[in-house]
Amino acid sequence: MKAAVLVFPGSNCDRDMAVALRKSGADVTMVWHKETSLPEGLDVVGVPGGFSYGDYLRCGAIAANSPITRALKAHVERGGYAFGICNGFQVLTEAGLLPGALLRNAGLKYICKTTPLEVATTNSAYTADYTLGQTIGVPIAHHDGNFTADEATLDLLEAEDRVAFRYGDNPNGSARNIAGILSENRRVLGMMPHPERAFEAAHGNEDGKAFFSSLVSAVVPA
Ligand SMILES: NC(=O)CC[C@H](N)C(=O)O
Repeated sequence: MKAAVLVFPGSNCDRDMAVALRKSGADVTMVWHKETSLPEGLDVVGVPGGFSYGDYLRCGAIAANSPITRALKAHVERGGYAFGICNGFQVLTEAGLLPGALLRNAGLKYICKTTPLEVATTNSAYTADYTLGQTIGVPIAHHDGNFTADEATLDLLEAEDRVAFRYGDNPNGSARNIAGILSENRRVLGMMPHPERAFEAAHGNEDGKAFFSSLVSAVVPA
């Protein structure tokens, strides 16, 4: 599987994401935001967490208009896989590649802790190696993780089985406890928790590992 990880000024989870992808068997290229094209023959684009452009304007809003994001949109329009973690999720909603928006946390504070997540669907390239309803522990680290969308969009996400993960403890006020969602074609995923920070024993738990193993086996079937 050929993957690219985008790097914006202020990204700080790009290398963690690359390590998780590489250790799962992917061939990874880091791509600076000023690039206007993605590597040839690419399967998956990862949009990492961090503070792109210092979170100015709104988290992810400036990155959503970066040159590389135009190439990302073209990749997604061709049916390519893309996933955004934390700031990456914010970028994907700001770019219009996923519905909804991430507002300031309900408690107005930055929250950094491992949070229980329910795997809400296993029908995706990102969640197939989990069990439906499984509870996993994955770190969050954000101040704008409060997922919101209009009621019709939330109903549609649920009706189409496009909620990937739900919070067990809803730390940030997200609508319907939603922590991660899928696009209509199920190939684009955004989530606030960081599976790359729960990837190996040294991280405290390995519950994020199946996210990356699912992806690698979905894209290149064994
Ligand atoms: N870890 C992250 O990606 C943080 C995202 C964003 N800067 C926020 O605080 O909401």
